[in-house]
Amino acid sequence: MTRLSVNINKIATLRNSRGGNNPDLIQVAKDIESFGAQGITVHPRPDERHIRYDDVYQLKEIVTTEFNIEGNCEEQKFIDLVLAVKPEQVTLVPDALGQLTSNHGWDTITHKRYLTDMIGAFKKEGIRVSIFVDPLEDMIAGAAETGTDRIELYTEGYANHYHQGIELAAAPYIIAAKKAQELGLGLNAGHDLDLKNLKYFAQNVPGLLEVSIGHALVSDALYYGLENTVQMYLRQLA
Ligand SMILES: CC(=O)[C@@H](O)[C@H](O)COP(=O)(O)O
Ligand SMILES: NCC(=O)COP(=O)(O)O
Repeated sequence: MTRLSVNINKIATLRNSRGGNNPDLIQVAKDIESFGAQGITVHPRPDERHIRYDDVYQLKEIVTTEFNIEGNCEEQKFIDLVLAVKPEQVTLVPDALGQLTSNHGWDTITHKRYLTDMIGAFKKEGIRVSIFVDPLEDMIAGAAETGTDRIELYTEGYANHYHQGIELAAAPYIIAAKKAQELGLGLNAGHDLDLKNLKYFAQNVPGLLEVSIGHALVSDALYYGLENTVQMYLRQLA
């Protein structure tokens, strides 16, 4: 079964918009877990426009499922944060400074040496490592050479194209997943997954261990309520 990790960045965006503590990010994380989600994901960015570095320390105290921290390991502040907090999983994402949202995976061939060193440093501390990659076989082969435990397939391409034909949109992800399996890599996926596109993806991409979903899930919660929404997503994965 594929596990659901809820990305709570957008809860923090709402809180930050008024400078107070409403909604209470910590309480929301606890509630999401009690509604059945199997993980909490955060993606702190250097400008702290949503998750703040301080939030991550507080979340570590209360998350009882899997805590996944995503971010760019080229920032020393991010490395220090992850090594101090020691989440169950770190997901390395090659975002540029000030980027609106993640928009590409690692070039695992060009950055192989660098990734190998970084991944080794996190694994030494007992932190499982996943790296964000596009669904390209050569990038997955490169990932396998870095020592990463898992890859996270960047799913924006699937989300953008599934309206035009779901089988065609999913095809590169199925090939990528098979390659990951062949090379012994665990498989996660995320970015723009939603209630319309998730079920087909989860049912057809082999070996999918975890999806992290934030933007669409928090948006859906405005209509359906948070508890109901988490359960609707879980049913897509059942
Ligand atoms: C790696 C990835 O796809 C997610 O982390 C996503 O980018 C969420 O980050 P934002 O909430 O900052 O858009
Ligand atoms: N890793 C992807 C993630 O955490 C959530 O992405 P999105 O659902 O906010 O696009």
